[in-house]
Amino acid sequence: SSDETEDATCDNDGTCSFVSEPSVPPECQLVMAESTLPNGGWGVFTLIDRPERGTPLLYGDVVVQVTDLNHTYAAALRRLLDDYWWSAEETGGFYEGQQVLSSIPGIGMLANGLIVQEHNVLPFVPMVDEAGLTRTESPGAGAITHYHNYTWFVKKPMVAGDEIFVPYSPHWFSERNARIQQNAPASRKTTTRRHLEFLRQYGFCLDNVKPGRSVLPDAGRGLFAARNIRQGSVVLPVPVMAITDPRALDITRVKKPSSQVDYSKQLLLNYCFGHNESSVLLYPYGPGMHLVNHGGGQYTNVRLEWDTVPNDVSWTNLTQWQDPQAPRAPKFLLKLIALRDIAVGQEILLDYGPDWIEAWVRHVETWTPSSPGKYEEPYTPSYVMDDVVKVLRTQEELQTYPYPANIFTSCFYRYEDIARSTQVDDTDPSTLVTVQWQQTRHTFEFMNLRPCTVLERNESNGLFTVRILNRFGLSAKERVPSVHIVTHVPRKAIRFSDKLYTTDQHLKNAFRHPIGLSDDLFPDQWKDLKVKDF
Ligand SMILES: C[S@@+](CC[C@H](N)C(=O)[O-])C[C@H]1O[C@@H](n2cnc3c(N)ncnc32)[C@H](O)[C@@H]1O
Repeated sequence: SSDETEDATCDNDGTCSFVSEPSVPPECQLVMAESTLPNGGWGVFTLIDRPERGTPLLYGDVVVQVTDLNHTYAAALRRLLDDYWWSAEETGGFYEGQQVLSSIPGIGMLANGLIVQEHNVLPFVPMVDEAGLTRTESPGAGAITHYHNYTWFVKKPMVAGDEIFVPYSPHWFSERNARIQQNAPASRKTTTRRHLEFLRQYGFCLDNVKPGRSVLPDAGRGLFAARNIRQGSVVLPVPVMAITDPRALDITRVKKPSSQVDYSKQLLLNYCFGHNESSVLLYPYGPGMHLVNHGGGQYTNVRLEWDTVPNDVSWTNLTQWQDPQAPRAPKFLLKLIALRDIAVGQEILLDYGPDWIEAWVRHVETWTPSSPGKYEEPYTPSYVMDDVVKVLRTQEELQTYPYPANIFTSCFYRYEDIARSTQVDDTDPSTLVTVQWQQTRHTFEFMNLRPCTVLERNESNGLFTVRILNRFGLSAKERVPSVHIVTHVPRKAIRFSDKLYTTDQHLKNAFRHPIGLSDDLFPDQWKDLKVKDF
C-alpha cells in the first residue's frame, strides 16, 4: 500500500517526494493526521517507538462533566453524543448529578477507538482539584473543570508511525461501535501505520505545549510552550465540532418540593467558541486548546486561523453536521498560530474577543462568594478532606462531630465479585449480610466507588467495617439488594465524595461565556442572529 495525496507520494520503503517543507518540528513525538480507518476522520500517531507499557502517551486531558442534558435540544449535540461521550463511570464524574456524561476533549475525542483488545492505550483516573480558585475568594470558581490530567498510557508496545487507538468500552454508543467495526480493515497490522515522512509532512504536532497553572489571576490552569515555538508556526491543530443550538447547553432543574426551576448553563460552554450574531457554537477537540486562556493586548501570543477557508457549500448546511451517518469530512480545522517567537515555558494566550472580555469584567465586578443549594458553609471539597482527615469517623462519632455538610464517604467495592465467590443469599431486602472486603483486579476503578458509612474502626489493624449503599448510575449487578456489611476495609478503599450538585461547577454565580471567534473567522453563513438591513 502507499499513502498518496495531491502533492506527495510515499512508497512502501518510506521514501516520499514532497513539494513543501515539513511543518512538524523534528523533536515532535505525537501528531494528528488523517486516520487509517476509512471514514475515521482525524487520528493520532506516534512518531517514536514506544516499547514500554505504562509510559504516558502525552500530557493528560481535561474532562468536562455534563450533567442532566437538556433532552429537548439534545439533537444539536447529536454528533458529539453519538461519537464522543464517555461514561462518567469511567471518569468518576457520577456524583456531579443524577445523569452525567463526560467529555474528554483531548486524546479521548481525537483518537479513534477499536473494538476487542485492539486498543494500544488505556486511560487512568483524572486528578480532581479547583486549581487554586476557591469559592470564597475567586470569581473564577466554578468556571473551570476540576477534572484534569486524565492521562493515556501505552498498553501495547508501538513502533513509530503507529496510529493510537483508545479502548472500545461497553459505554460507548452502539452506533459508533457498529460503524468502527464496519470500517476496521481486515488486517490492521499493516494498515494502521503511516509513513513517518507522510506524518511529518501532513501531520500537526501535538506536543509543542503542555499544561500548567496559569500565570493569570482567577484563570485556573493554562497551556504552556513545551519547546521554543517560532513566529508564524502552528502551535496546535484545533479541530472543531458544531453544536447547532446553544440551548442544548441550558440546564433546567425543578427543585423539590418547591417546584422552583433552577436555570443555569453547562460548564462546557466555557470551552466552546461562539459569535454574538450566531447560534452556532464550535466545540474544539484534540489536546491542548481547552487550556488556552485569554491574554489580551500585549499578552496575546497566538491567533486562530482556518486550515481551509470556509467558503464551501458544505459549510452552510448545519443540519448535516449532526448526521451521524455523514462522513467525518469536511474537517472543520482551526490552527493556533504563533504571533511571535514563544519561548519554552511561556503561557500560550489567545484574545477571546470583546464580548468575552465585557462579560468577564462585568462578572468580576458583580461577583460575591456563595455556595450552592442548601449546603451553606463550612464547605470543604472532598479532595481536601482526603488530604487532611487522618482518622475516619464512625456513624456514631459523626452524631457529635460531623463532617462538612457537602461531604459523604464512599468505598471501592465490587459486589459482583463478592456475590459470585461467597454465594450469599441476600434476595430478601431485610436480610443482613456480612462479607469480608477483598481486592480484585478492578476494585480501584471509579465505577466501583459507591456510598458507604463507616460503622466501626478497628484500632489494632487499622481496618474498617462499613455498610455499602447504592448510587445513581450503578449497574444492576452492582446494586446491593439487602443490608450489606463489609468488614476488613482498608483506609485506601474509603474516599470522601461531594454530594450531588454541590461542587463548584454548580455554583449559581459561576461565570459562563463562550470564547469569541473573531468576525473574520466566523463564516457569514452561520450568522443567523445577525440583524439584517432591509
Ligand atoms: C477554555 S477555558 C481555559 C482553561 C481554564 N483556565 C481551565 O483551567 O480549565 C476558559 C475559561 O478559563 C478562564 N479564563 C480564561 N482566560 C482568563 C483570564 N484572562 N482571566 C480569568 N479567567 C480566565 C475563564 O473561566 C474561562 O471561562
